[in-house]
Amino acid sequence: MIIKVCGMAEPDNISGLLGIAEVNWMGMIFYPPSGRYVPKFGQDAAGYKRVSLPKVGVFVNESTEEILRVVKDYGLSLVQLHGDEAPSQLQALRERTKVKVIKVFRVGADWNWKSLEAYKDLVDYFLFDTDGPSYGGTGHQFNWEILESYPYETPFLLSGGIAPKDVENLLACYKAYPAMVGIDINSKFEISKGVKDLEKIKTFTAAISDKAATAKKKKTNDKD
Ligand SMILES: O=C(O)c1ccccc1NCC(=O)[C@H](O)[C@H](O)COP(=O)(O)O
Repeated sequence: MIIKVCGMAEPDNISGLLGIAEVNWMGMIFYPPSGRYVPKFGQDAAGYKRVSLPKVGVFVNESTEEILRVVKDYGLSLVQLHGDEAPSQLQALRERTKVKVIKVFRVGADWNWKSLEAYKDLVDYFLFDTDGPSYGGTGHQFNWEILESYPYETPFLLSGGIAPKDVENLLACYKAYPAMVGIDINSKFEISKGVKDLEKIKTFTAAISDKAATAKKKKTNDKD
């Protein structure tokens, strides 16, 4: 199971995260209104670029030129488009960079899978988050049962208000939904905006990774 810890920003906190072996990706917010906006934390891009963990840059309705600049300056491996980006922008990114692309959909009351149709051949992953008044980091969960009717094979990550208490529910989803490949955690593991509680992350990731490995074996056997 891919474990992405999003909203990392503070350099010492990032160094601590590197010691947690189960964490696969680190998410960094490049959306100026967010309290987790990376450039606000004072370190220059080169310092972040040296971080060895694969870095996911999170953008909201940002221009392609600016995304490409940040990819280069910060050494990003993936970009996460968290706003209302058009398929044409994903196409442009595909043509101009090799970084992987995650397109986010915010699931709300009037949810319809049809919104994904135009994106499914342009992304490496979808990420499902909770709809709300702000673009992300809301700390709220949507009804995960909606994922039962996911109609595509494109791999996806589950996100939105995931908390330490959710280990068993997440494992149940991971087993039940063939295209689910990972999870994304953020505000429920925070000390303050952009600074994570590393002990909480350590305990949670140890618990979930162990059981997810068994679940994955079962998933593969079920497919064969
Ligand atoms: O975290 C933010 O401040 C943020 C702001 C604008 C767009 C996206 C943002 N976060 C992106 C993420 O991938 C979060 O992990 C995701 O929204 C879930 O957050 P949470 O509900 O706090 O677990």
